Amino acid sequence: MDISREALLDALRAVRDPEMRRDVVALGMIRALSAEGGRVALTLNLTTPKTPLKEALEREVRAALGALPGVTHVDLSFDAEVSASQQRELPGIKNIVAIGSGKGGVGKSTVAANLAASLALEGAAVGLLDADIYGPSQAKMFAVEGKRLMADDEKRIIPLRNYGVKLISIANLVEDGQALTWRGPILHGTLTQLLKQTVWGELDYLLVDLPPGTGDVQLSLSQLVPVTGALLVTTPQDVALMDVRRAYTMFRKTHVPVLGVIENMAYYALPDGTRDYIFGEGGARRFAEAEGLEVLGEIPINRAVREAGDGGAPLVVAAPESPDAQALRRAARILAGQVRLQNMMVLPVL
Ligand SMILES: Nc1ncnc2c1ncn2[C@@H]1O[C@H](COP(=O)(O)OP(=O)(O)OP(=O)(O)O)[C@@H](O)[C@H]1O
Repeated sequence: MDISREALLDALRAVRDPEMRRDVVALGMIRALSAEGGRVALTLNLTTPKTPLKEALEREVRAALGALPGVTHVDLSFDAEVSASQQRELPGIKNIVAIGSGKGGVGKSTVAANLAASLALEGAAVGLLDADIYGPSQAKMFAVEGKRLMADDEKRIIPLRNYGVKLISIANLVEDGQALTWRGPILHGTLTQLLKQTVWGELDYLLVDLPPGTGDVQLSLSQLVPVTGALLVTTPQDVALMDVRRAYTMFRKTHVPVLGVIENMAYYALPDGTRDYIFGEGGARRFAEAEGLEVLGEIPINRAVREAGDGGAPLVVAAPESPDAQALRRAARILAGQVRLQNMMVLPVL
C-alpha cells in the first residue's frame, strides 16, 4: 500500500530550516512529492542555490521520511529557485529589497554591501543600487570608485560589477555632495533613471541602499516600483531605536512590508570570549519582538568590518569564513528566506 501524502508531509513538518526556524513544508520547499510502495520521491526546493544548509537538510529529510513505517527508499533531489514578487514593474528583476535605517551612521551601507555580496556567494543574481544621497559609499566598498559608467546603444546605463554584484551608485552620476541639495522631483527623476534606464538584466534581488530616515527617496521608491520588502538596520542605542521605529512606520504607511531587522554594532567581542555591549544590550530584539519582526542578525562592532569596507571589499568577500562574515552571510540567507515567505504570503488565492 502506498504511504499517504499527508503522512509524508507530517513527517516532513519535523524538518526545520535551522536559520528560518520554520519547517520545510511551511517554507514551500517540498516539490514533486510521491510514493510508490515503500519508495518516496521528492525535490527539495532551496531558497539559494549554494546554501551550506543543503547537507544538513538532506540528512534530516532522509531521517524523517526513513522513520516512517513502510518507507524503504528516499529518492531526494534538489533544485533552487528565487521566488519573484507577484507585482513586477521591472520584468527582469524578481525582487526589490529596500535597506533603510532611522539614524545615519549605523552601518546600513556596510550591511547592505555585505548582504549583496553574500547573496551573490549563495548563487543568486544580485544588483545593488546606492541611493544614499547623504553618503553614497557603495562604489568605495566595491572598489569601483571613480569608474565611469557606460551606456548601451539605447542610452541605458550599464551597471558596474564586482564580487558578482551589479552596482550603480548615485555617486557615479554626479559630483561628490551634489545630490545632497536635491529635493523631490529631481530625486524622483534620478531614481527613475537608476531603476528603469539601467541594464540590470535578470536579477533575483535588487537591493536598494536608502538614505537614513524617512525622506523623499523612500517615498519615490515606493511610488516607482513594487518593493518586495524592506530591511531595517539599527544599532542598539535608544536614539537609534527611536528613529528606526519612525522608519518602520513610514514603510508601513507606504505599504512596503518590513522583512526584518539587523542589529549592527551589537557588541564588542572581548579577547576572553565575553561581550561588551557598548551601545546597550538587546534593543533591536525588543523592538522586533514588540512589532512581530524577525531579527536577521546581530553583527558585532569589529575593526575588520570597517577595514574590509574601506579597503574596497565587503568583509564577506575579504574574509568569508571569519565569524563576523558568517553572521552576515547567515543574515543574507534569512533575508532570502523572508523574501520567499513574503512572496508566498501574497500569492493570489486561486
Ligand atoms: N559592524 C561594524 N563594525 C565596525 N565598523 C563598522 C561596522 N558597521 C559599520 N562600520 C563602520 O561605520 C561607519 C559607518 O558605516 P556606514 O557608512 O555603513 O553607515 P550608514 O548607516 O550607511 O551611514 P550613512 O547614514 O552615512 O549612509 C563606516 O566607517 C563603517 O565602516
